[in-house]
Amino acid sequence: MEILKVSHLSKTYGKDVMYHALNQISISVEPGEFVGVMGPSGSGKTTLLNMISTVDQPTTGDILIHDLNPMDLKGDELALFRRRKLGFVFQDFNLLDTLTVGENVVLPLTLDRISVMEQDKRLQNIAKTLRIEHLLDKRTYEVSGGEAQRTAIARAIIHNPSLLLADEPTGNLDSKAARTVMELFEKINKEQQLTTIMVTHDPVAASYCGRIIFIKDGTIFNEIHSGGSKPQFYQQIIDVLSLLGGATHGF
Ligand SMILES: Nc1ncnc2c1ncn2[C@@H]1O[C@H](COP(=O)(O)OP(=O)(O)OP(=O)(O)O)[C@@H](O)[C@H]1O
Repeated sequence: MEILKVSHLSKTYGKDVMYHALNQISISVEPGEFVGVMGPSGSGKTTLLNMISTVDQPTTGDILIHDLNPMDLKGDELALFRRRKLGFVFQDFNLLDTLTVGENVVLPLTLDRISVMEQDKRLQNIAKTLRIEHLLDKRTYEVSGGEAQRTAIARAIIHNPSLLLADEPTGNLDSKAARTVMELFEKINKEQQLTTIMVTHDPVAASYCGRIIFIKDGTIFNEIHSGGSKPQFYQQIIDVLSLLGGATHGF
């Protein structure tokens, strides 16, 4: 039974001058999958993620998460659904710099009025997983990019979401920090069976996924599955990217 079902999804921006960003996209994601979304700049990746994350509305087509169409929810219900069922990781971390690392991580629990004792218990656990135990009292501007992204991942999963959505999570990181972050995404996906969907331009980051969906001009161009070997999957990804046009140029 799929956790996410996207059916014939289309998105058109604009009124007078219309731009078809997505055209009849259908995708199914099973619980526990780690799915990458790749494609040239402007192909519609972020648009797709914004529809799945309920930030924006499809023009036509449906999205079901756990058999529920979030667009059927109203106001507060939708906000609660987003806060409790989804986790988000962004390229630029989106941490609050007035708070400490630890305060950032527990923010979703604070908003849900979880007891301080429970917050602290979950914080210690998650900090260990993300290797940020030593940073909890620091301000976000006192930590490196990789540490900031690990903090953002901790915040995105501390409330045990059903679906983790990441948009270019390694985009602002050097290659070493990017690898550490991807190893942690992989570990969390495997150990907690947390279904993860990640948009990325980076073939190395993508090689950590189990499946990659390639988008071109708002439609699905190709889909590949990992056989388990990262170097082989990386090569497969490079091959599809070169078919998409321009190899790494524009990615
Ligand atoms: N709010 C908007 N209004 C009008 N057009 C938009 C809007 N948002 C995106 N677009 C257009 O839709 C297309 C798809 O954009 P999208 O951001 O989804 O692409 P992307 O694949 O994520 O690109 P990138 O890799 O550069 O981030 C682009 O041509 C973009 O200009």
